[in-house]
Amino acid sequence: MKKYDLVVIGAGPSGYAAAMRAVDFRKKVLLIEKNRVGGAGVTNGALSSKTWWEISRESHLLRKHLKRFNMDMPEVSFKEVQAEVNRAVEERKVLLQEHMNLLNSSLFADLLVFKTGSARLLSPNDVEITSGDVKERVKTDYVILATGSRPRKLPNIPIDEKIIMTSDGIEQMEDFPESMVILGAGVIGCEFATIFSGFGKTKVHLIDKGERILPFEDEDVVRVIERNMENNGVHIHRNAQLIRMDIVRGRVEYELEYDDGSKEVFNVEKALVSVGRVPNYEDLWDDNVSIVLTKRGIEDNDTQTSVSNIYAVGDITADIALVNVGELEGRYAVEKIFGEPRRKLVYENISTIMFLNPEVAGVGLNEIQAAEKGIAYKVVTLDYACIPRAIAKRNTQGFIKLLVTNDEKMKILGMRVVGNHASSAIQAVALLISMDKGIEELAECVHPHPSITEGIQECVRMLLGKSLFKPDALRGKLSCRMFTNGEYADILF
Ligand SMILES: Cc1cc2nc3c(=O)[nH]c(=O)nc-3n(C[C@H](O)[C@H](O)[C@H](O)COP(=O)(O)OP(=O)(O)OC[C@H]3O[C@@H](n4cnc5c(N)ncnc54)[C@H](O)[C@@H]3O)c2cc1C
Ligand SMILES: NC(=O)c1ccc[n+]([C@@H]2O[C@H](COP(=O)([O-])OP(=O)(O)OC[C@H]3O[C@@H](n4cnc5c(N)ncnc54)[C@H](O)[C@@H]3O)[C@@H](O)[C@H]2O)c1
Repeated sequence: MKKYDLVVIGAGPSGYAAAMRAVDFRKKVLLIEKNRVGGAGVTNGALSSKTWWEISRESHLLRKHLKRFNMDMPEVSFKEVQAEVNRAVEERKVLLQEHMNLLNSSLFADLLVFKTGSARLLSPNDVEITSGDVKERVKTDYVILATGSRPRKLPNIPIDEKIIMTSDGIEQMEDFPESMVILGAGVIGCEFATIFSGFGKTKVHLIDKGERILPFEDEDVVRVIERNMENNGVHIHRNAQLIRMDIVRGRVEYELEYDDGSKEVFNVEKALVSVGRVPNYEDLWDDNVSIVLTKRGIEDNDTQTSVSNIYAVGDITADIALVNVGELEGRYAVEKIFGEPRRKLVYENISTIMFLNPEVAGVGLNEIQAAEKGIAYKVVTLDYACIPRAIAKRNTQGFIKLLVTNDEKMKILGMRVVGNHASSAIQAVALLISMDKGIEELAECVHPHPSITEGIQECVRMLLGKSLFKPDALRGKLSCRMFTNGEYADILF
């Protein structure tokens, strides 16, 4: 029987990153994947949906610009967009696969073995791999579980992945639907609402059980996104409970009940159910492997499960479900097994982007989270209208918001940027948070001009009372306040 130092189950972003880090330690690694290399990081997930988003955004902008010149937009073909997305997915998968093949003729020869099949733990040190009718057993010192997650389904909603779909089926449609309802106004729901409304071919309905979409995000951020969605024809059903969703004569019929008790029935062509994801751990180990589970996933102590040689990383755990977090955990687990991680595993400074209209980038705490933690903070906001780069782009919609501790040190707690180039603007702040630095560094360094990061510098200077524009003079575009005991107060210098 073959023996490995480490077996990694699942070759999504977390498992792939773990396997590659183990190779750095010159360990013999077996990486097992039952389906597609790259997992949801590539297919029916992060990369594919972002390719849809990019093309939708371009077509939306093109339509807007052509209108300016009184010109008609040419037809956008669903099949062509789909083919482009498939090319992007293929490109990434081939790269991941080829890289593994080429490792064997590199410095790292004979360390990594990749097998296609479904893996299962027979004991903490024995793994069974099933590929078709063939079963194979291998021995290992350590195991990393990186089997990811799948869309959560709701009882009584007949998901067939053709008419009522999850994110696993939505990209395989035949054409743009004339109408579509999206259940769940979280990240996936809002991103697909943005994508389909952006192409201008689908009337999108978005069911939100609360007062506003993206319930975990600050109100000022959500306001911009909601306004753009509605201007783009999205019908947001607020405070709406879904009573039923059925397939009737090849279309979707759904009934909602509102807070006031009234009910309404709608009929649309397709539906997307995006109400969260659930971890993949069913049938992953035998009864004699006693890994402790919680409702949300595997309980882990900094990636180590209750069985000491078995680790869990990525979406299978109860932590944040993102590609960058999965990769971080995968690398960390390997360092913990074979070495000594140089840094603690912390989630506070994770950078995120939500691909909406416009994009929303974030790092660290938002105001909701700071208030929940009972942290008193200072908060500055700056409208994109004050940033030359945004003016040059002829699109000043958006703002920057920076939170710092309400003390002399003014340590950065978090930031949100809503608008063009939002994602590239947050990196400097992410770095400062991870270095536990204050804001002076940002105030003094010379940023390129014109750039969105100059807006961040201006926010910092506002906090130090030395900004170019004075918040008291440009009210509505700038604000510099502190939040204590549930109330805002202007900071005056
Ligand atoms: C529509 C969508 C959009 C997203 N957009 C973003 C984004 O913009 N940014 C971002 O950071 N994140 C995004 N995510 C989240 C991101 O895709 C996941 O957090 C990430 O893929 C998790 O990586 P993972 O390796 O833990 O799991 P997965 O990517 O799910 O990979 C797990 C792999 O394990 C394999 N596997 C499962 N069981 C077994 C078994 N028994 N044996 C062998 N192999 C097995 C699976 O086939 C799969 O390939 C998105 C997700 C979705 C669904
Ligand atoms: N840009 C990104 O980084 C990105 C993009 C897509 C997905 N993701 C990851 O994928 C994860 C899953 O995304 P998601 O959108 O499925 O989950 P989510 O947790 O973000 O959103 C689910 C939404 O569904 C709502 N909901 C739950 N049950 C419902 C019900 N019965 N009826 C109506 N609404 C209901 C919730 O209130 C919530 O708003 C995200 O948490 C994120 O980690 C990240």
